[in-house]
Amino acid sequence: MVPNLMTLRFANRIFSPIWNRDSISSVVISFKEPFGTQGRGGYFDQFGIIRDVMQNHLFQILTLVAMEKPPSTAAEDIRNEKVKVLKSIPPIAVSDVVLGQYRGKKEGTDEEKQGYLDDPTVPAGSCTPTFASAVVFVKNERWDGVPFILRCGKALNERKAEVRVQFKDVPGDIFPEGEAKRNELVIRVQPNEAVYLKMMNKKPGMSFECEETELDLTYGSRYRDVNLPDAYERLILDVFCGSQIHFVRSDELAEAWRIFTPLLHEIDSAKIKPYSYDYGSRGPIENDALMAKYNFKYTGTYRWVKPDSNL
Ligand SMILES: NC(=O)C1=CN([C@@H]2O[C@H](COP(=O)(O)OP(=O)(O)OC[C@H]3O[C@@H](n4cnc5c(N)ncnc54)[C@H](OP(=O)(O)O)[C@@H]3O)[C@@H](O)[C@H]2O)C=CC1
Ligand SMILES: O=C1O[C@H](COP(=O)(O)O)[C@@H](O)[C@H](O)[C@H]1O
Repeated sequence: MVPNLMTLRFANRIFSPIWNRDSISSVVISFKEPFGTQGRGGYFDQFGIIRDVMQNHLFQILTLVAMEKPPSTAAEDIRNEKVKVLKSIPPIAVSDVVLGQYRGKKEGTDEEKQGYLDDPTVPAGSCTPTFASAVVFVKNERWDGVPFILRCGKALNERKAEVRVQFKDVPGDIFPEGEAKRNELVIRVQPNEAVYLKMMNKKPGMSFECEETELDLTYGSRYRDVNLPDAYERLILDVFCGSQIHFVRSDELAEAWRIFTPLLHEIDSAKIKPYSYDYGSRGPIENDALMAKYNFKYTGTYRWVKPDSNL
């Protein structure tokens, strides 16, 4: 699904004119895991979630969402564009970051009762974050002012990796206030790959009421008998074929660390204490406030109606 970002963006005329600061309000890139450090807390504690997932996994997705169209699909052309995006990103400000650490859930399973600090391999009182959200800005003509909100964490409520592009409110809205909700394009990487675009539709019947619906490309329905390779299967195949398209180049790596290193040093030297969140929750509630501050509007009104597979 990650390479599909290129196809969605550059092989569809409908997206290119709106893929910019004029139409997009925020981009949220999430990577949520429903399990904790699973006995490898001692290793994890030296690094934390920003080094473990955000600086690499989430940044790879970010560059594909934000980069300009490469001259071709050749690996070097794509990697050149990815580096250009990174060069336009200033170091992340600590005030634009929320850190969390999971604690045991009192009424949970044996696994859920174990907080991060209960792992005997984790040093007592460790401040290492197991959850982080961070706001990144790409200071170029296309993206200036659009927040890219990166979120990742362990021991959360679900397994989910997705990109959520939230569009701006409709200007000159003619419908009753608040009825027309924002469009959102969701690219769900895992599990159950899907691309869906939340859109408003007239409620069937005599009224003019708006209703939230979606254009839905669920891979399981559209590609029923197709084997969808696992991400690692795909990477191993690239190794055999000598393709570097999905591998990070050294200048890309250097740029990514330029963006994260001052933040990581500040977190470490100031011993910033992460907020606690329950095992199996959505993470620290402070994250919702950060997202609301940076143009992500959650209304809680959208209801997905799973299509009837017999139709
Ligand atoms: N083809 C398919 O399979 C499709 C499936 N669906 C399903 O429908 C359900 C709803 O769709 P979804 O796109 O998540 O839309 P929602 O409007 O329910 O959620 C949108 C986003 O808001 C976040 N959120 C949830 N609670 C809060 C809160 N209290 N404050 C701030 N943010 C919040 C969610 O993520 P988080 O909790 O991670 O913060 C999510 O990123 C999902 O389970 C989805 O998988 C929908 C369309 C197509
Ligand atoms: O590199 C890592 O990735 C995994 C998650 O990747 P997945 O493809 O297995 O979902 C993460 O659990 C681990 O902490 C991290 O080191």
